[in-house]
Amino acid sequence: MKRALISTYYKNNIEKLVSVLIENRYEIISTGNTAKYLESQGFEVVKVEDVTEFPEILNGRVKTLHPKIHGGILARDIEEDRKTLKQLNIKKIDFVYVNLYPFEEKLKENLDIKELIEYIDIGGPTLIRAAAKSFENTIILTDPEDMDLIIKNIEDLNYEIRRYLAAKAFNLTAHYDSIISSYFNNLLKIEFPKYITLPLKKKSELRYGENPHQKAVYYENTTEEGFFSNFEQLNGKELSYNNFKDIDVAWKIVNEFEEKVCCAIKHQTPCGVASGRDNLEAFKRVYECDPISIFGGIVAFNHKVTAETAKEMKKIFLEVIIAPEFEEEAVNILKKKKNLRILKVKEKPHQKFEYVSVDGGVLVQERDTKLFKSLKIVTEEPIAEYLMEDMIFAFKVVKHAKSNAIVVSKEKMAKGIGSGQPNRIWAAIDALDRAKDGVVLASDAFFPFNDVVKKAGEYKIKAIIQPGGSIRDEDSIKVAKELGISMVFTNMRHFKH
Ligand SMILES: NC(=O)c1ncn([C@@H]2O[C@H](COP(=O)(O)O)[C@@H](O)[C@H]2O)c1NC=O
Repeated sequence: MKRALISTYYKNNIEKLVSVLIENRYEIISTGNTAKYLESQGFEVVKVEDVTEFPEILNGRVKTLHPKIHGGILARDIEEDRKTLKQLNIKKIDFVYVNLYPFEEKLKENLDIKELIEYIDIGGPTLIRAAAKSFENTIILTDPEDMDLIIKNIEDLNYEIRRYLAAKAFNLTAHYDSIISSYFNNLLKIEFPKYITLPLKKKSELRYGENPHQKAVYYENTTEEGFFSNFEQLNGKELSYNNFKDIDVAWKIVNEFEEKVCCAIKHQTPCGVASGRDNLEAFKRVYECDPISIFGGIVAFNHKVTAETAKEMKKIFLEVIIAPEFEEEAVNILKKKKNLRILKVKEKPHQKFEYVSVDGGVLVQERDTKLFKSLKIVTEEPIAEYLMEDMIFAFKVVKHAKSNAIVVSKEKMAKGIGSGQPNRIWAAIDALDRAKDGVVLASDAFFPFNDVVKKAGEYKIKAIIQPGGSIRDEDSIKVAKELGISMVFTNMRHFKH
């Protein structure tokens, strides 16, 4: 007779599996409460305690951690092991099904460490890892989704199936431990641990990656809150790979501002950002900033979308609209476009670190959550308040544009955004030329030469905001003074590659 060890935290849905095992002449061995549950369902069960001849102790901390169990799982199908089992009166275990203590769920309940550690399953992962190592001899089931595979193939659980289930088992225990590890790292504020074991779980299969010939999947961090883990999609197709990336940028931009702001994103860079007295005005000014690039773009708001703005937006082709709130009528209007994705996003960005892959590794850095170190006027003082506000607005926008980036703005509306250029002067020419009548200019990094200031003079720019810090700062300051342009240093660079 074969033997199956069943030890599960959640007992539901095990009856069918147990019935099939019994029909196929397996003896069922179970831990305390699983055994009780199965008995209550009318199954005949042998208690682990009767196998080990040792009670479960320390409030369940030790139940299956015993040579009579692990010897039965880990023994190989070789003479030497058979002899050992016989000598020590250990019976082989052919099948193991475990589901683990719900550490992840309990983590979300904010228990204190004393209570929480009791949800770190020790015996369960040990059973799983032992059976997975011994997959040729012991079948290991961990994922309820694989139950049908077992049931269908119960008479011939071949090598491929066993090995596949072992791979799933090690994948699960690695994930389980990654959750525990990240809990301790967070608790101890260990920001850059020796090993990164992010608890990431497959959330959605994406239609494709950046291009149709690239496969892609979205993995969600199951222990950290983020706006992607908590949004409501009110309409439209499922999100694409590029949507995810653009939404991420769009939402971070609008959350940079206190005032009512709208922004449009194309290919991860803003093509329009503007404030408005109301929702409609903010959108209209974004559209005005670049009526060409917004086509097929992502539009985000940091405030409620009204029906009248929805009517305007409906006139153009957009991929995604994101906002914390929508008027009911606005949703009805936008829903007429059945593919348009409408996202009600509840969370503010709170991701602390960013991860970027390079061939063979991952770069980890803190997210850029700051704006400036100090605001130092380096030309004649004072600077009119409206110019100062406009400069800070433009600096917030340029922070999120791809480097090299220059933003030219007027009355809190980005009129020209030059971004992603390999040198600063091209970005400046782009921004100034598009803006035509901009008033302030913001740069994401310092000016290595005075050429940007000279160009700004040609376009009648009144004030420039930039980090400063170049060895030729004095050249730029001198030209600014000659042209009557005010200049402010922020002492903080915002490259975005
Ligand atoms: N301590 C042990 O030896 C041990 N062996 C199995 N478990 C876990 O105990 C749970 C089942 O226990 P019960 O059948 O008593 O409800 C399962 O989630 C299983 O993963 C154990 N518990 C924790 O480590």
